[in-house]
Amino acid sequence: MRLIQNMSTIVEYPSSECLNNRVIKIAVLGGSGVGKTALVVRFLTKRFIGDYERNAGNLYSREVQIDGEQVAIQVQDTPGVQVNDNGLSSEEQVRSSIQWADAVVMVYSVTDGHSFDLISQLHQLVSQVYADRPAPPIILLANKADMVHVRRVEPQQGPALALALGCSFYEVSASEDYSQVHGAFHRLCTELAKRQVPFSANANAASGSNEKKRSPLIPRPKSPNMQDLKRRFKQVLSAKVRTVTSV
Ligand SMILES: Nc1nc2c(ncn2[C@@H]2O[C@H](COP(=O)(O)OP(=O)(O)OP(=O)(O)O)[C@@H](O)[C@H]2O)c(=O)[nH]1
Repeated sequence: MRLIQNMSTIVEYPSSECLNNRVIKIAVLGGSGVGKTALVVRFLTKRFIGDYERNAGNLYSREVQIDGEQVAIQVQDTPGVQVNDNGLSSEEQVRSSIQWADAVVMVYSVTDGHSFDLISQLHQLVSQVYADRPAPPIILLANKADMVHVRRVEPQQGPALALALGCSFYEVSASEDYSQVHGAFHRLCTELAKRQVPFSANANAASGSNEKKRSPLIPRPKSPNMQDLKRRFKQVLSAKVRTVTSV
């Protein structure tokens, strides 16, 4: 879902000064209405804002502190997936987000059995995308833990599925508990920050691309040529002086 509030007020784009300019990229996948946007916004801003529009795929950027260092992270909030006659809705968009990401967060709602069933299919999609190279770290989040009265997925089902899929599991509530949400994302970021070679570099290698492996470093913008600027400034000044003296 897209945040109704103007995102520019809460999203901070990373400066070029953080953790050797390394950017950690996380894709968040799951069924519709499971709380993907709420979780991402909660993690990035500490705030829970209950009112969202449907998400068509927003990218959120921010710097976070990992082990005392500034790390730039980008989180791709993918559209809510549904199963239809042709397979999964928005499959191509979700697939390219998985391809882009260094890590994947899969989300279901404990109030929605269908969103839980969807997780295995989403995991299959990740496995397909990473069929010929190491898969990125994946965590499974069971959201809306506060809604005990309408719970449809039993507490033991989530950990069992995570074990079967080989990923970490966290039961969280975006609305009630910031520390759980922060803990889950933060641990994932810590793991990623420790890695020397980003998965995006693996992606280039696996695609057989001759292109040089993508560096984890983002090139700094070139500073303007000061000599050239000074020369042009002098030219303008001397033209002005000529104009004044000729009046
Ligand atoms: N009670 C409760 N409500 C939540 C929680 N997380 C999200 N919600 C609510 O669930 C609804 C859907 O949340 P979103 O974050 O928009 O879900 P989404 O997965 O991004 O939805 P799509 O854009 O349709 O894919 C909103 O009304 C949220 O306020 C939670 O932990 N507890």
